[in-house]
Order: sequence, then structure tokens, then C-alpha cells
Amino acid sequence: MTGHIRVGTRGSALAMTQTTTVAERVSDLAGLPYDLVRVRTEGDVSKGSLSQIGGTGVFVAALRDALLEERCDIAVHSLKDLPTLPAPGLTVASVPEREDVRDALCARDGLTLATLPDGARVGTGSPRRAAQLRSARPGLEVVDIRGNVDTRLGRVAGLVIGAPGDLDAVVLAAAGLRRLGRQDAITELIDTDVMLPAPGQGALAVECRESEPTPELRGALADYDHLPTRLAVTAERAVLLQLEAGCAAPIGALAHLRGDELALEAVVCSLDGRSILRLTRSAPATDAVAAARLGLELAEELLAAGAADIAPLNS
Ligand SMILES: NCc1[nH]cc(CCC(=O)O)c1CC(=O)O
Repeated sequence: MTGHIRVGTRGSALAMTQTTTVAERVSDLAGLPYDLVRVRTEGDVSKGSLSQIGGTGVFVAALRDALLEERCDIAVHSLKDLPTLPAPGLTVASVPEREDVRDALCARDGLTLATLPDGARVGTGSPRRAAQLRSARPGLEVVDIRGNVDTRLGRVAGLVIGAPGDLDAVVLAAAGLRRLGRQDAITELIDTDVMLPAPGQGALAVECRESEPTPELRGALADYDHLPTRLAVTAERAVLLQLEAGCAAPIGALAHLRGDELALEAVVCSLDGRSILRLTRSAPATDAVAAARLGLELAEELLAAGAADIAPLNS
């Protein structure tokens, strides 16, 4: 480092707002200026479906390379896109306080899950969202889509000026819409009883080199870490890890602190939404080790209840 914190970022609008917010906080806490370093990832370049280009980690790998090659000092990821396996030489030094964890329905004409007509076309690229949508409303037609947030919103009539809109609704993370200032497009924040979010949804992760030598930067990242969020996402991600599941598997998990207890809920779905296995478990919220143990115990319960027969886990 040269006195400036070099912050790696993808070029998408969402990545840029997320990274800028984090960079300003870390820069304030460290008392050091920052520079943004643009990094292109395979996930931004390829137009294929996410499952086709290998899912896990496509958005993350290039940022990790940039860290390891010392082209930047920190990188900001959406935690739900971060593979469960840590990268050798790197560490998640900060998990800032989480945004809204919920999935959001963005529909034409103010429609909601309850009022969308049967046969309505709802876009999502996520097997987890598709399965839970089909379970809640078997009559909907789920359409596989991808692209950045604006592209997706543009497929719904009336949500983006000038975009024709061939869908009745799309489902996106509320956190991303808020960060982009597009919460006006949300017609329903979907209750987590209906749709459990992806592990880590709504949270960010700040990664740096394990050997980062600057005490100012190390201290700033530690101060920016939010323990309740870190414990929650640690438990959620341990479910995925223990199920040996990728980010494209139809699995949801959500933990939160309730007093001194960490309460964790997870769901495993069949792709058609007909079989849904949903379990809850809690444990004292002592530390990250206890949080991880809670996640892996819940995963073992899911496996014992037949999770591997219900869902394609390793997709
Ligand atoms: N996989 C795409 C992705 N990764 C992170 C977010 C934003 C929300 C978040 O931080 O969880 C999104 C968009 C979406 O799912 O709607």
C-alpha cells in the first residue's frame, strides 16, 4: 500500500454503489484516502445463463485475483455471491451491518403475489426463488432471466421508461434495489415465511490479503465489522457448506439474533416447488465457531430428512 487504499470493484451499477459506500466508511475509519480499481469479471462479460457459466464465484474470482496480485488492497463482494470456501491468502476482514434480507416482487400495476393472475409471467434466474414462487403460487409461469438489475426491471411493463416489458413481474433482492435507489419498483416485500432468502443475502463482505501489513486498514476493517450480521451469515453459509451446495442450488437460509440466541431457518426445495423441506434450529450466539456449528447441524438434519432426494444440491 502507498497510503491510498485501493478498492477493487466490478463495473456494474450495483457493485459501484456498494463499493463506494464501503470505501468511504473504511477510508474514514482508517484516516486514509481511497482509489477505485475497476476489475472485469467473467460474470459481467458472459451473457450465458449463470448455471451455464459455472455459477459459483464467477463474479468473485477476478476480484480475488486482483487482491492476490496486489492490484488492489480490499475488495467488496455481495456476500451471497461469495463461494463458501475461503480463498487461500485472503480473509473476509469485515462484514458490515446487513440491509433488508428479503426478496422483493416488482410487478406491473402494483400487483402482489396474492393478486397476480394465474398464468402471469414472473422472471427470475434463481432456482431458489423459482421453487418458492411455484410453491406459493403454482399457477404462475416462472421465466428464466438474467442480467443486471435495470435489465431485469426493464422486462416488466411500466417499470423502466422506454422498456416494453414482456413480463408481469420479476423477483429481486430488496437490498440491491435499495442500494440502487430503485425501491420505488417494489410492489411487495415477500415475507420470509413465503420465501427464505439466499444465505448471506443483503450483506456485504470486505476481503483483503491475510498478510495486509497496514495497521490503519486492519483496524478500520475490524471496526466496520458488525458481529450480529457476521454470526448470522456464518450460520447461513455453514448450511450451504455442509450440504456441499453451490449458489445456484434451491436452498434458502436465514439467521437472526434473538436475545442471546442465534435462530437459524433453512429450506431445501425441489425445482418444481412441490417438495419443500424447511427446518429451524437455534443455539447460544457465543461466537462464529458456534454459529458455524449451528449451520452444519441444521444441514445434517436436512440431509437426514431427505434433502439430497428433494433438491439437486451440487448445482
Ligand atoms: N446474484 C446477484 C446479486 N448479488 C447480490 C445482489 C444484491 C442483493 C444482496 O446484496 O444480497 C444481487 C441481485 C439480486 O439478487 O437481486
